[in-house]
Amino acid sequence: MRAHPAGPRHGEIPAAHLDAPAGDLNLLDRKVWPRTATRTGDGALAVGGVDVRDLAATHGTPFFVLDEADFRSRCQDFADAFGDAGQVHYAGKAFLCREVVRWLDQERLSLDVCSGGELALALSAGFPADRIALHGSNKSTAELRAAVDAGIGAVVVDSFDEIGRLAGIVERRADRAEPHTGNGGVPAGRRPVPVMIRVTVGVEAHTHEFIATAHEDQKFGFSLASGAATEAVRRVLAADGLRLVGLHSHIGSQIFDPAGFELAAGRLVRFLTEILERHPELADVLRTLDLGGGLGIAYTSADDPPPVDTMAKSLSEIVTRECQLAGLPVPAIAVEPGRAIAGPGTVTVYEVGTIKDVELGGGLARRYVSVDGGMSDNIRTALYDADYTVVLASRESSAPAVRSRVVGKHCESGDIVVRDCYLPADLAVGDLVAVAATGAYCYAMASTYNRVPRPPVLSVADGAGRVLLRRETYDDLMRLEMP
Ligand SMILES: Cc1ncc(COP(=O)(O)O)c(C=O)c1O
Ligand SMILES: N[C@@H](CCCC[NH3+])C(=O)O
Repeated sequence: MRAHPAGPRHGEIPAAHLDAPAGDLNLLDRKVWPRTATRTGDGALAVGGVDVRDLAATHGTPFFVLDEADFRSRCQDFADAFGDAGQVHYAGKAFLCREVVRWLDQERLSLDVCSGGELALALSAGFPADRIALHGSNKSTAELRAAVDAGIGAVVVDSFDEIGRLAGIVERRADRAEPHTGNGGVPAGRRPVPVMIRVTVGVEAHTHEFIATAHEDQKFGFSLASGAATEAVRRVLAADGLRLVGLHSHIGSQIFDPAGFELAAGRLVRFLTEILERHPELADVLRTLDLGGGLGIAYTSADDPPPVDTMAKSLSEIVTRECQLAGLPVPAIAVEPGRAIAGPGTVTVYEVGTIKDVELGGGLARRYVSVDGGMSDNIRTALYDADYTVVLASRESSAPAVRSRVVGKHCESGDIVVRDCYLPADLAVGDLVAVAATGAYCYAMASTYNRVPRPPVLSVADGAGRVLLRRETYDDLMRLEMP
């Protein structure tokens, strides 16, 4: 994704793409492709030891192929870097299905959900409720009730109205509670609900404006600057059924510069200090600073995200230093990576259809390569002007590179999958192409626009593939129709 505001503007071609047309188009840049991605002896792309041509032959195209080893290893990277898998909350909005929920549980991570649907999915896969946190800037009463009934690990509250409604739900539940049920003599219905407060820390994250979330003028959280966050603390503490266990900040997504996280961490610690000065009795309870998600990934060779352990180290140093200065015990640091875990390990494989060469004037030309998916399986290029890397996946080619644009099959000229790329001149109808790093926010944001069914998600590991989510059918699309 192009950085905002420093990156090239919409329609411009990033220098990295223009300057490097030749190179070896068959190479797989390690930071962009799944960790197990290789070329087979005859040049096809293989992931998890499985040739994508075999997957195409069995399942048709397009499809997402998820490298299980890559996903799990990134969970482990975060757990190692932050020293406690339980404080790493995978952000389910990036991509979630039951099997992924099971992997997260096996890796001992926690899970963030941001809707009743994600919560229901996680619970249906047997994920322990006490390792789930519920987010959302407009949670419905039904969603709050479902979270409370499940015995969720934390509700991250985001508005005064929500605090009031959540407190009301817990109160009514306590009234109904049996006096002698529950854990350790505490009736289940009377256990307070753990709550975190989402704080808007006023940081301008360097990312696309649509996915920056901690500046003042937006819908998320309680503003620190205006005093709303302080008032939120007061209201949570005044509610009998709520227990303030942490402060939360999420500054945005696809961020490379650690400065924003560091600033946010510093501001959150100072806010924690203020709260504990006023309420020293909270010292044993208000123990978590959740710094959210947002760590960026490489979509192209031009992207250089900081390693997870570097990021973890700098955040831990800041929090430790600020707490020591304030004479506070150092709280636990939680994080909520979505993209950085799910993104790099998945590839979308499409079949090439129509190929059109278009004259641009001044001797320039561009080849439009149409594929059998598009904005319905990857809206990110249209929505955020995101950049992607694409390669010929069904064979090798030594043909010269042609300046190309990969477009979808939808009825929109903005239906672009890869805006600027180079593909071999001998690319032909029926070839397979693979787009890298599509694991986060592609399937999760997929639609059935133009009544195009959503592709399947296949996972691969140790030379075998299986279906995690099957391909949607026309019958599926018509299931909501009234007779
Ligand atoms: C509250 C919260 N946590 C975590 C995430 C995950 O972000 P990312 O996928 O960039 O790591 C998001 C999405 O931006 C979010 O809104
Ligand atoms: N959906 C966005 C990121 C927003 C994450 C949710 N707060 C993306 O595709 O990059």
